[in-house]
Amino acid sequence: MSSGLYRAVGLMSGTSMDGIDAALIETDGESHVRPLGFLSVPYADTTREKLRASIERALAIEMPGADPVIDAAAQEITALHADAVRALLKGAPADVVGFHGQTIAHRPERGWTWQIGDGAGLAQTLGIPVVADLRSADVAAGGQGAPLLPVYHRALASGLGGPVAVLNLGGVGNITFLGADDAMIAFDTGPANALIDDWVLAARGLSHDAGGAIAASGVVHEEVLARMAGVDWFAAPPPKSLDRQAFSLNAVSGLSFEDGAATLTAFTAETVRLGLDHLPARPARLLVTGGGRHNATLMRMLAARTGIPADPVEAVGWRGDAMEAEGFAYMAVRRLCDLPISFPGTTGVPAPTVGGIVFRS
Ligand SMILES: Nc1ncnc2c1ncn2[C@@H]1O[C@H](COP(=O)(O)OP(=O)(O)OP(=O)(O)O)[C@@H](O)[C@H]1O
Ligand SMILES: CC(=O)N[C@H]1[C@@H]2OC[C@@H](O2)[C@@H](O)[C@@H]1O[C@H](C)C(=O)O
Repeated sequence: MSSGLYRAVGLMSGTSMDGIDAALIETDGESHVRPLGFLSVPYADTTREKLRASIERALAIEMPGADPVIDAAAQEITALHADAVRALLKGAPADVVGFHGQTIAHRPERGWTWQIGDGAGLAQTLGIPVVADLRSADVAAGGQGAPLLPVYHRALASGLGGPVAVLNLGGVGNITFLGADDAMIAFDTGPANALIDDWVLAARGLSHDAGGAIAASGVVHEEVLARMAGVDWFAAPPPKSLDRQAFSLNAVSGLSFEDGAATLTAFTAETVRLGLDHLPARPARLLVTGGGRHNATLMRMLAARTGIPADPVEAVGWRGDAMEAEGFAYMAVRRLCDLPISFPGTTGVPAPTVGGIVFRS
């Protein structure tokens, strides 16, 4: 570190459980952000299976605690995260690592959110300070614990001017609205790719609907979609956040493979349309990040249903695949600088809140 600038690594393994994203940035935790490197390491199918088993067990648990299956998965992914950092740094130094961990259950209404991964162990293994458990302080203070990325969206957008809307289409979707005065409004919009992934996995053993080709060959069943979108959660105002498992495939279970994919993809677009009603103003365009921006059918349906042009964040020079990992690097530096990462407008926390636990090496 020199003159308030940190070399920070960020590690994210999102709700789609596709693997680990690792990014290296130089930042002061405020407006200076310089990307230095990025890599993705896919999870092996066996790891993903262990994570799915952990999620199933976590769903049945009243409070996070020791569990042999979950603890083993946590140790396995911690070792994989250490490998990812070594591959990213290739021996170069870093001042801090922001370690999100794998969300296996998210229950802010019960006062907890659970990201597995051993922050202390990672710091020991790497010999670099690690900031982990970034969501719990927010939940303990009465926030939703998510979304956290808005503070990083604000840093990136500072050069753009004007209201900006950033839509993340990951396993779960979320939107950040940055007003002209830099005020942030953010919330989860609904399942983005999670249900589509679950559908194609269950029917054909596929990890996702590549390019949206399956959805493009099916027909949207509007009455089924209306039933799915009619639940109170979508009409409820923010703050709000979602567990990956909050919605099921029940409503589409009688549809053909292609029609199910089409209906679920349209449902994701519809949830974004419903979310826009909760923003203080209608954005002129949607800057789309997350893996869903690679789904051409979803992008087309999004623009059609919202009536707003939807462009990948690359249109403004951001790195869509790296953004979440970069964001957790940025948040780790903010933790070291005692700067807040969540706000009343983003998670509903009563006051701006510093998040994360620092594990020294
Ligand atoms: N080429 C593609 N075509 C269609 N869908 C894709 C493509 N590439 C990625 N996706 C979708 O994007 C998902 C991964 O997105 P992303 O990596 O942003 O999610 P995540 O970070 O795990 O989730 P979250 O943001 O909810 O934590 C995949 O599971 C898949 O559904
Ligand atoms: C509890 C949890 O892990 N939530 C994730 C998830 O994936 C997308 C959406 O739901 C978002 O709220 C959050 O992740 C991003 C990185 C965030 O906090 O901004």
